[in-house]
Amino acid sequence: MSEFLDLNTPEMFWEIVDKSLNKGSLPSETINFKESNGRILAEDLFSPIDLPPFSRSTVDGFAVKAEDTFGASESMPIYLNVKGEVFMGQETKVRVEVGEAVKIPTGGMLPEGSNAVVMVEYVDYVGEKMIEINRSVGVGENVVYKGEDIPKGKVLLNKYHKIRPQDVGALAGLGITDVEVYKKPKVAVIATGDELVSPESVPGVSEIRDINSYTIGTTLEEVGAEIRYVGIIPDKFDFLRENIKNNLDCDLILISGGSSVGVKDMTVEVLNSLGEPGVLSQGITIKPGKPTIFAVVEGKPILGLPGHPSSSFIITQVIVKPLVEKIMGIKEKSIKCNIKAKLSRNLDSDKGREEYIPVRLIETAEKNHIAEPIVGESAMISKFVYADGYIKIDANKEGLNKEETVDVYLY
Ligand SMILES: Nc1nc2c(c(=O)[nH]1)N[C@H]1C(S)=C(S)[C@@H](COP(=O)(O)OP(=O)(O)OC[C@H]3O[C@@H](n4cnc5c(N)ncnc54)[C@H](O)[C@@H]3O)O[C@H]1N2
Ligand code: MOO
Repeated sequence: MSEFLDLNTPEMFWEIVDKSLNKGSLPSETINFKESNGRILAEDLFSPIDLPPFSRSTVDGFAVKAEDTFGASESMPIYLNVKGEVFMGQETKVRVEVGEAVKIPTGGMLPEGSNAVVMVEYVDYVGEKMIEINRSVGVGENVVYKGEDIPKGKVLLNKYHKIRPQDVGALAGLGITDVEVYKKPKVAVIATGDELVSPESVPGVSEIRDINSYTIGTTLEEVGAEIRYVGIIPDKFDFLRENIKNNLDCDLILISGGSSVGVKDMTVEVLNSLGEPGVLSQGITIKPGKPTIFAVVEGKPILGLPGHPSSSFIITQVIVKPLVEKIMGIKEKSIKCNIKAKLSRNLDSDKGREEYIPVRLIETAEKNHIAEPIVGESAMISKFVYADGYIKIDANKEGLNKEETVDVYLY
């Protein structure tokens, strides 16, 4: 039976992964822009047009020559002839000459000859076709010029960019209705354990419902993966072997449970029976999550995750998510410190293991944050349910002090 004497540090683990992973090599497909949120671009996208396609007013007011308004004030208004009106969605034929103004709505097409818009608030009619203006405007004020938002030919988004809602809006505005994206990575999630039953079943005495398939699966769906819930496999060598083989068409296989050193923990043995290279890393200096396994079978990456629900959750956050992002070719780091907070109490930690602790955030009257650690066994999922995020204690530290400022990673 293998023991965890030689754990890999996360750095060593990633070095092993990087050497054996085929990064960013998923096939691509063309999809409609409305389905593109969260997908990874497989092409550099250039703007095919000027946006906006014509110069527009950004306010309700009067299109003018800015120079005509210079020096205007409440005590010294200037007077302009109203030449006509711009209507929404209609081409403007009227031209603004010196001493003239044209009424214009927000978004209306700026008439030729004008270069600024005075807001209605600073204008009074002093005759049917004459206005007085009591505030000057600079050239370009209250105007968005043709192509000022996104000029024709400019790179809008780069290959491997993860498309966000604001990007979808820009695609719509530019009329880019078809986009080439990478196919979603297919991830198979296998739960192992004779004691496990599905969430829909009523557990018998000493049975428990499968939690990990769903924390893992839904986390990775958020990243942009397509999940194949394989289900629960009993702790039997041949069953696990068969199920791994059957899912080698996926881009990644995740096996929850059976990673440790118990008599029924056979993940390592099964993986090594499936051909070279098999298990490349067994055990990692992360707490919780020590038994994490990385293997390659028929060129496909496979991770063995610890069975304890909290351990499985944190390893999904700090190992599986980044690994899936590597497969997808995503460049941006998804694990970001979202907030700084002061720790509510001292925390001990084992030197030599990077430790992750769930925290609840409390906002102070001064709008600062206090991070309150939630302690409990790795066997408990509730720690992370009641938490807003987690903090990390570096491997070279023996703990953190009360009042110390910590980085909180929200999820
Ligand atoms: N003698 C030792 N015992 C253990 C060690 C060790 O180093 N020496 N490591 C402990 C740590 S740390 C962890 S984490 C667990 C990991 O064990 P396994 O990955 O082998 O997982 P199992 O034994 O199959 O299960 C552990 C625990 O988790 C429950 N479980 C498993 N799968 C699920 C699931 N899908 N949903 C909900 N709960 C699940 C399972 O019932 C067990 O209670 O090993 C420690 N032991
Ligand atoms: O590694 Mo275990 O995952 O510490 O709880």
